[in-house]
Amino acid sequence: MKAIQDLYAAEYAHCFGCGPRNAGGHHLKSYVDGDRTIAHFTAEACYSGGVPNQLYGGMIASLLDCHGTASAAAFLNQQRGRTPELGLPRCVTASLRIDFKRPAPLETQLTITGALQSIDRRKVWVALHLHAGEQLCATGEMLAIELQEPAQS
Ligand SMILES: CCCCCCCCCCCCCC(=O)SCCNC(=O)CCNC(=O)[C@H](O)C(C)(C)COP(=O)(O)OP(=O)(O)OC[C@H]1O[C@@H](n2cnc3c(N)ncnc32)[C@H](O)[C@@H]1OP(=O)(O)O
Repeated sequence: MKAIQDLYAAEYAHCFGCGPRNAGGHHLKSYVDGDRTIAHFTAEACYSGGVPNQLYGGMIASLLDCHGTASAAAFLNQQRGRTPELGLPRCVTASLRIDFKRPAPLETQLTITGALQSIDRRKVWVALHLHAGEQLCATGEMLAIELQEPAQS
Protein backbone atom coordinates (compact mmCIF):
# COMPACT_ATOMS: atom_id res chain seq x y z
CA MET A 1 0.00 0.00 0.00
CA LYS A 2 1.26 3.49 -0.84
CA ALA A 3 1.73 6.04 1.91
CA ILE A 4 -0.67 8.98 1.79
CA GLN A 5 2.27 11.36 1.37
CA ASP A 6 3.47 9.42 -1.68
CA LEU A 7 0.19 10.39 -3.36
CA TYR A 8 0.70 14.15 -2.91
CA ALA A 9 1.11 16.01 -6.16
CA ALA A 10 4.75 16.83 -6.89
CA GLU A 11 4.29 20.55 -6.21
CA TYR A 12 3.02 19.75 -2.68
CA ALA A 13 5.61 17.12 -1.79
CA HIS A 14 8.32 19.31 -0.21
CA CYS A 15 7.17 19.33 3.44
CA PHE A 16 10.13 19.05 5.86
CA GLY A 17 8.25 16.56 8.02
CA CYS A 18 6.76 14.30 5.37
CA GLY A 19 7.47 15.46 1.82
CA PRO A 20 8.94 12.71 -0.37
CA ARG A 21 10.71 15.39 -2.42
CA ASN A 22 12.51 17.02 0.52
CA ALA A 23 15.90 15.31 0.60
CA GLY A 24 16.73 16.68 4.07
CA GLY A 25 13.33 16.03 5.64
CA HIS A 26 11.93 13.35 7.93
CA HIS A 27 9.82 11.50 5.34
CA LEU A 28 7.02 10.52 7.71
CA LYS A 29 4.77 7.95 6.04
CA SER A 30 1.09 7.71 6.98
CA TYR A 31 -1.23 4.88 5.95
CA VAL A 32 -4.96 4.26 5.96
CA ASP A 33 -5.69 1.42 8.39
CA GLY A 34 -9.41 0.63 8.39
CA ASP A 35 -11.27 3.63 9.79
CA ARG A 36 -8.11 5.23 11.19
CA THR A 37 -4.66 6.21 9.97
CA ILE A 38 -1.28 5.11 11.27
CA ALA A 39 2.38 6.11 11.01
CA HIS A 40 5.57 4.94 12.67
CA PHE A 41 8.64 7.02 13.41
CA THR A 42 11.87 6.47 15.31
CA ALA A 43 13.65 9.66 16.36
CA GLU A 44 17.44 9.77 16.34
CA ALA A 45 19.29 10.83 19.49
CA CYS A 46 19.94 14.34 18.12
CA TYR A 47 16.22 15.18 18.56
CA SER A 48 16.63 15.20 22.32
CA GLY A 49 14.68 17.50 24.57
CA GLY A 50 16.27 18.94 27.70
CA VAL A 51 15.87 15.72 29.67
CA PRO A 52 17.97 12.64 28.77
CA ASN A 53 16.23 10.17 26.42
CA GLN A 54 13.24 12.51 26.02
CA LEU A 55 12.06 13.53 22.56
CA TYR A 56 11.97 17.25 21.82
CA GLY A 57 8.37 18.52 21.97
CA GLY A 58 8.67 20.32 18.65
CA MET A 59 9.30 16.98 16.98
CA ILE A 60 6.16 15.56 18.58
CA ALA A 61 4.25 18.55 17.18
CA SER A 62 5.81 17.95 13.77
CA LEU A 63 4.78 14.27 13.77
CA LEU A 64 1.19 15.12 14.76
CA ASP A 65 1.10 18.00 12.26
CA CYS A 66 2.17 15.90 9.28
CA HIS A 67 0.18 12.82 10.22
CA GLY A 68 -2.89 14.94 10.91
CA THR A 69 -2.97 16.66 7.52
CA ALA A 70 -2.34 13.38 5.72
CA SER A 71 -5.20 11.84 7.72
CA ALA A 72 -7.49 14.77 6.88
CA ALA A 73 -6.79 14.36 3.16
CA ALA A 74 -7.53 10.62 3.35
CA PHE A 75 -10.73 11.13 5.39
CA LEU A 76 -12.00 13.79 2.95
CA ASN A 77 -11.35 11.41 0.09
CA GLN A 78 -13.22 8.62 1.85
CA GLN A 79 -16.19 10.90 2.52
CA ARG A 80 -16.30 11.76 -1.18
CA GLY A 81 -16.08 8.12 -2.18
CA ARG A 82 -12.80 8.66 -4.03
CA THR A 83 -9.83 6.32 -4.05
CA PRO A 84 -6.49 7.99 -3.21
CA GLU A 85 -5.03 6.98 -6.57
CA LEU A 86 -7.35 9.57 -8.18
CA GLY A 87 -5.56 12.32 -6.26
CA LEU A 88 -5.78 13.78 -2.79
CA PRO A 89 -7.27 17.01 -1.47
CA ARG A 90 -4.60 19.45 -0.29
CA CYS A 91 -5.07 20.04 3.43
CA VAL A 92 -3.09 22.34 5.72
CA THR A 93 -3.16 22.76 9.47
CA ALA A 94 -5.32 25.63 10.71
CA SER A 95 -5.03 24.70 14.38
CA LEU A 96 -3.34 21.99 16.41
CA ARG A 97 -3.80 21.53 20.16
CA ILE A 98 -1.38 19.13 21.85
CA ASP A 99 -1.36 17.57 25.31
CA PHE A 100 2.02 16.15 26.26
CA LYS A 101 1.04 13.30 28.59
CA ARG A 102 4.29 11.40 29.16
CA PRO A 103 7.87 11.76 27.85
CA ALA A 104 8.35 10.15 24.44
CA PRO A 105 11.62 8.19 24.20
CA LEU A 106 14.36 8.59 21.62
CA GLU A 107 15.56 5.75 19.37
CA THR A 108 12.31 3.85 19.99
CA GLN A 109 9.58 3.24 17.47
CA LEU A 110 6.67 5.64 18.03
CA THR A 111 3.19 5.03 16.66
CA ILE A 112 0.98 7.92 15.57
CA THR A 113 -2.69 7.33 14.84
CA GLY A 114 -5.44 9.55 13.49
CA ALA A 115 -9.22 9.24 13.76
CA LEU A 116 -11.85 11.35 12.06
CA GLN A 117 -13.88 13.49 14.43
CA SER A 118 -15.99 15.42 11.92
CA ILE A 119 -16.06 17.09 8.53
CA ASP A 120 -17.81 20.34 7.65
CA ARG A 121 -17.23 21.22 3.98
CA ARG A 122 -13.47 22.08 3.76
CA LYS A 123 -12.88 21.68 7.50
CA VAL A 124 -11.70 18.37 8.92
CA TRP A 125 -11.24 17.70 12.64
CA VAL A 126 -8.84 14.86 13.44
CA ALA A 127 -8.04 13.25 16.81
CA LEU A 128 -4.38 12.24 17.11
CA HIS A 129 -2.51 9.92 19.48
CA LEU A 130 1.20 9.23 19.83
CA HIS A 131 2.27 6.05 21.65
CA ALA A 132 5.60 4.43 22.56
CA GLY A 133 4.60 0.81 22.90
CA GLU A 134 1.54 0.78 25.18
CA GLN A 135 2.43 4.17 26.68
CA LEU A 136 0.32 7.11 25.52
CA CYS A 137 2.77 10.02 25.23
CA ALA A 138 0.74 12.75 23.50
CA THR A 139 -2.69 13.52 22.15
CA GLY A 140 -3.65 16.12 19.58
CA GLU A 141 -6.74 17.75 18.14
CA MET A 142 -6.32 19.18 14.66
CA LEU A 143 -8.43 21.34 12.44
CA ALA A 144 -7.18 20.86 8.89
CA ILE A 145 -8.58 22.87 6.00
CA GLU A 146 -8.65 21.91 2.37
CA LEU A 147 -6.95 24.53 0.24
CA GLN A 148 -9.16 26.17 -2.33
CA GLU A 149 -8.24 25.70 -5.95
CA PRO A 150 -6.64 28.87 -7.36
CA ALA A 151 -9.11 30.90 -9.41
CA GLN A 152 -8.80 30.19 -13.15
CA SER A 153 -7.66 33.22 -15.13
C1 LIG B 1 1.43 24.90 2.11
C2 LIG B 1 0.74 24.18 0.91
C3 LIG B 1 0.61 22.70 1.31
C4 LIG B 1 -0.29 21.92 0.41
C5 LIG B 1 -0.95 20.75 1.09
C6 LIG B 1 -0.54 19.38 0.57
C7 LIG B 1 0.67 18.86 1.21
C8 LIG B 1 0.59 18.83 2.69
C9 LIG B 1 1.94 18.65 3.27
C10 LIG B 1 1.89 18.41 4.75
C11 LIG B 1 1.61 19.64 5.54
C12 LIG B 1 1.96 19.45 6.95
C13 LIG B 1 1.14 20.37 7.82
C14 LIG B 1 1.66 21.78 7.80
O1 LIG B 1 2.69 22.05 8.34
S1 LIG B 1 0.71 22.92 6.97
C15 LIG B 1 1.63 24.43 7.33
C16 LIG B 1 1.06 25.13 8.54
N1 LIG B 1 -0.21 25.70 8.21
C17 LIG B 1 -0.30 26.84 7.50
O2 LIG B 1 0.67 27.43 7.10
C18 LIG B 1 -1.70 27.31 7.23
C19 LIG B 1 -1.74 28.84 7.19
N2 LIG B 1 -3.13 29.26 7.08
C20 LIG B 1 -3.74 29.33 5.89
O3 LIG B 1 -3.15 29.12 4.85
C21 LIG B 1 -5.19 29.70 5.92
O4 LIG B 1 -5.54 30.30 7.14
C22 LIG B 1 -6.10 28.47 5.67
C23 LIG B 1 -5.81 27.83 4.27
C24 LIG B 1 -5.96 27.42 6.78
C25 LIG B 1 -7.57 28.92 5.67
O5 LIG B 1 -7.68 30.02 4.79
P1 LIG B 1 -8.81 30.11 3.69
O6 LIG B 1 -8.77 31.51 3.18
O7 LIG B 1 -8.69 29.00 2.70
O8 LIG B 1 -10.14 29.82 4.48
P2 LIG B 1 -10.89 30.72 5.55
O9 LIG B 1 -9.98 31.65 6.30
O10 LIG B 1 -12.10 31.30 4.91
O11 LIG B 1 -11.34 29.59 6.60
C26 LIG B 1 -12.16 28.54 6.16
C27 LIG B 1 -12.97 28.08 7.35
O12 LIG B 1 -12.08 27.61 8.37
C28 LIG B 1 -12.23 28.38 9.57
N3 LIG B 1 -10.90 28.55 10.18
C29 LIG B 1 -9.76 28.95 9.58
N4 LIG B 1 -8.73 28.93 10.44
C30 LIG B 1 -9.25 28.51 11.63
C31 LIG B 1 -8.70 28.29 12.89
N5 LIG B 1 -7.40 28.49 13.16
N6 LIG B 1 -9.51 27.84 13.87
C32 LIG B 1 -10.81 27.62 13.64
N7 LIG B 1 -11.40 27.81 12.44
C33 LIG B 1 -10.63 28.26 11.45
C34 LIG B 1 -12.83 29.70 9.13
O13 LIG B 1 -13.55 30.31 10.19
C35 LIG B 1 -13.74 29.22 8.02
O14 LIG B 1 -14.89 28.62 8.59
P3 LIG B 1 -16.32 28.81 7.88
O15 LIG B 1 -16.60 30.28 7.95
O16 LIG B 1 -16.19 28.32 6.47
O17 LIG B 1 -17.28 27.98 8.68
